[in-house]
Amino acid sequence: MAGRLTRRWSPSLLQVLRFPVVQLHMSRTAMRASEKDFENARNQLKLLTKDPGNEVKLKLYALYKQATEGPCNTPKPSMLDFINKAKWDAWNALGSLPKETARQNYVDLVSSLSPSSESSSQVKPAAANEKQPGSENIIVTSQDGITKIMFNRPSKKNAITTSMYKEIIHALKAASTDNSAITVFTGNGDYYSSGNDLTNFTDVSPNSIEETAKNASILLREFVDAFIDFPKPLVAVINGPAVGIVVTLLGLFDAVYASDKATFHTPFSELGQSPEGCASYTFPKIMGPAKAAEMLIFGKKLTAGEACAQGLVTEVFPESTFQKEVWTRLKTYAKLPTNSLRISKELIRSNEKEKLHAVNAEECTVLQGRWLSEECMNALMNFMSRKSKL
Ligand SMILES: CCCCC/C=C/C(=O)SCCNC(=O)CCNC(=O)[C@H](O)C(C)(C)COP(=O)(O)OP(=O)(O)OC[C@H]1O[C@@H](n2cnc3c(N)ncnc32)[C@H](O)[C@@H]1OP(=O)(O)O
Repeated sequence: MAGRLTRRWSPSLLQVLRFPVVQLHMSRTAMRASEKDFENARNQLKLLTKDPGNEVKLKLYALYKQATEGPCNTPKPSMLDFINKAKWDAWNALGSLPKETARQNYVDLVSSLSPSSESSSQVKPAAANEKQPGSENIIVTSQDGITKIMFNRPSKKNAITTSMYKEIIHALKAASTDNSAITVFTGNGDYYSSGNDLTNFTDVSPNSIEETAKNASILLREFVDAFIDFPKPLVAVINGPAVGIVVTLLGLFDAVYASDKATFHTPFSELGQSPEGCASYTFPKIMGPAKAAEMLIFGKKLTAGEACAQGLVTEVFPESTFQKEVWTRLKTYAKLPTNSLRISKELIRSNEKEKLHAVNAEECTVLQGRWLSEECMNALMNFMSRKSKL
């Protein structure tokens, strides 16, 4: 690490360079960092007055290498070559993270370190016990080594709006490089989440239906990709019923803890839709094709106990002790060595990533067609006119 990275914080360089804050802000709102944003972030790094510490420097090193050279491609240094071994481990832990994602994460991380970016930042790596700004529909906090992303729309059963999808993508990107060891999703209120907000598709004028379906398909693909590529252990704390996309995504989580009042429902056929979240691939692998078909084709709703028996849920807890038991356990897990957690996850998941991205792309294409179908439109009209209870 020492040579090149240390040089970036030298005061003489700090005095020479000035970074345009406007460009930094643009890079954050565009969500995908351009070459220019990346270059600007590298310059921004030279302006830092405070050494960000070895852990952050290693992250920056790894993201830089991943963004410029792709996955780690050098031989592993010997155990005694501590510095190069630490750098190699950090780079290698990023696995097959796409170059563009690494570039964006690098830009976000640099931005979070810069005092000048504080006022323009929407999502930044979380500091201890810090609540992240943004809409109140998603609350992101970080404490005890755990970044918690909470659906917070209890009056609508935590249904996910278009802006919430975007905020979650952004929150996951920030969590992938923050100081936490694990990332946890949960819901506020009696529901985990009732899935896609069905009104996302109902406020659309007839001549923009195709455009809306296309945009939704692109958004969905990016949303699910963010879960596929997430490098740290991802845990779901299912506090109540879960419907649709929040169920299908569970195949991409590393642990799923459920209250015994949770249920798992994927009513896609009833909605004239089809599975997403890579469930068409992960569910048959997890529970076998026959059980997966009952859920994904026929929309059978599972109890928490049934979902656990079929391998979708890790463990079920009585509602009365659920929160206490689960968070105590997660706090213990979050104290484990963070690099080891990432590397073990990478070993378990990396062989599947390419396949998962292909499945995601295919599911989004199929869904785009479904959203334009008469079956789907009828289902949405039913929901709107009768507040259809599934
Ligand atoms: C771009 C991305 C595309 C991603 C593709 C994803 C697909 C999916 O996720 S498919 C699954 C979609 N979800 C549903 O079909 C659930 C629909 N909701 C219901 O069936 C019910 O609301 C319920 C079973 C979840 C809860 O029933 P109940 O206990 O009787 O409570 P209410 O129906 O009175 O709900 C309270 C309040 O919340 C609104 N609401 C609930 N879920 C949704 C939702 N998914 N979308 C929009 N709004 C929802 C409900 O309309 C009520 O609102 P108010 O009447 O205004 O109080």
